[in-house]
Amino acid sequence: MLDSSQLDTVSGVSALAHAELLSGSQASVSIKRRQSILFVTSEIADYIKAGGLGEVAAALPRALRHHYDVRILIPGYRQVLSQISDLEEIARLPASFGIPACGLGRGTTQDGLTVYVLLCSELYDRDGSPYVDSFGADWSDNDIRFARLGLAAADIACGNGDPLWRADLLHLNDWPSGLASAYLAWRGQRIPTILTIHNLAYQGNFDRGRLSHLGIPDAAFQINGVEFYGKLSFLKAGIYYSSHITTVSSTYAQEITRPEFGCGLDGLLRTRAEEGRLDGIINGIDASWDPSTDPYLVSRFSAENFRGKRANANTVRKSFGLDLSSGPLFAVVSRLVHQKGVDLAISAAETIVSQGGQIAVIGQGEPRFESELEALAGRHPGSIGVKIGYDEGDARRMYAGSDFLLMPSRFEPCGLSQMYAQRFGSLPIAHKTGGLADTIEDGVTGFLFGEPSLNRFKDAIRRGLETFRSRSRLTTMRRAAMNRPHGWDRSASRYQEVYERACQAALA
Ligand SMILES: Nc1ncnc2c1ncn2[C@@H]1O[C@H](COP(=O)(O)OP(=O)(O)O[C@H]2O[C@H](CO)[C@@H](O)[C@H](O)[C@H]2O)[C@@H](O)[C@H]1O
Repeated sequence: MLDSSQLDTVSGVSALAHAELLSGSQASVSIKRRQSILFVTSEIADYIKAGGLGEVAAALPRALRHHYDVRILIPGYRQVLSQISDLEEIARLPASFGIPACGLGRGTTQDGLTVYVLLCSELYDRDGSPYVDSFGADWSDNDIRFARLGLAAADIACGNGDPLWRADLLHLNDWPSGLASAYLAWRGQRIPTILTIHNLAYQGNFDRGRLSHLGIPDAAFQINGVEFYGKLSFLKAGIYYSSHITTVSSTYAQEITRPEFGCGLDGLLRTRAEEGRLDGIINGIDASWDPSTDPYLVSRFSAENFRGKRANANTVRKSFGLDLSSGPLFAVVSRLVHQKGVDLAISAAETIVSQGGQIAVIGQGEPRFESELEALAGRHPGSIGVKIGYDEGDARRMYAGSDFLLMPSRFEPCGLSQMYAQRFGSLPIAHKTGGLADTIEDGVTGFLFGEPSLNRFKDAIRRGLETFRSRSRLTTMRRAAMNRPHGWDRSASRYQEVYERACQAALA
């Protein structure tokens, strides 16, 4: 029997088939080719991560690799080039309109996943995040940078990249790869494409004057195409031209078909839903999120025995400048943006402190939230501690040490933090929206509130504080939260179903 790493080697020439031995009395040998999937992403946690997409891009292909020959395509940012040791240039992709030529590199992750990397230093080799410079401003050439990604995805999928490989299906993620399905459509290539929307609020909208630079036909600049209220929209292009759309929870899949959550795209998304081409598939969390093995924790624990939480709580208190206390510890681990309801958390903070609670916050994002949080901590020394920045170890110890996670997001496509918190025995207090509604059971594994208002949020916090005062209820809820399965298996099977449907539809 071949193991998965050998299979990857075999399918390195994916046009070849691999033999799958039928078991038992069946004497014949069936030849079945593993389908090849190109997973296109603008971030992957192995090398560079700006948010939840990076984590999903690292986990989902791995959950699918036993069934498919899945390969990743990512721009060659500085952080990617410096971390893939076996990267070699295997092809050149030509310039097209205003999109520069680039090299196509191929390398492997530490666990043997094939990664294609766009080698184009003028577009990608710079400091900063994938999307913004070190001052938080969008890169001014983001349209070209991500059109380069979409065009390369279309080329590689058709076999015009790696001479030994082509894709049976393209899996695109968010606006940065949205143009790939459009380029395929304009060339008449019928490769099935799935677009996963991780956040509808980020759309990649640009001036229509950019069309000719990006090789977009004028005829496509219309409502049935890439036009979005007078702008060119990469996300709309992806939604319009992809064979199938998924988003990262069932509730968000319904929400985005309504004007309140649809960010102007609800009409098109409603049509896709009616056509049976929009599905919600909840994200999972990977196996590293296990409090009994996590190397970042100062003391490990499990649902059977969570005494070790206390040592993590004390470490968090110390590192956030909080007083030693036996009261409830609340955590916020978040990008500091309007979506996440940071302002609600700031407004509710006094209520928590007045009831003997403490709050530790780690995050970075909009400067106004960063300074308001620092001012809040200044007003409550010993009770509220804030770190502006990003630190995975701190985040993991906060999930492990806290009693509650505050997540008053106004909208939340899926959310990962609430699943990490539950796994680590911290009860999320969250707005009942999107993936939060789908992954938290109110009063059982956390606390949900129905509308994103300060009063409703404070009510839910009060319910949390009451629970804290009853040891037995707290223990029951913690245990229920820690035992909730949030693994990738079920979600990976749902993606398989969608892939199959998209492939069958392409053959019809
Ligand atoms: N300062 C900090 N230090 C350390 N770790 C930090 C941190 N700030 C955030 N994190 C971590 O970053 C991740 C954020 O993931 P989320 O899914 O909550 O958000 P995001 O909005 O980026 O993702 C979008 O895409 C994902 C993936 O589909 C959807 O779940 C989500 O709803 C959607 O908004 C979490 O793992 C969190 O622990």
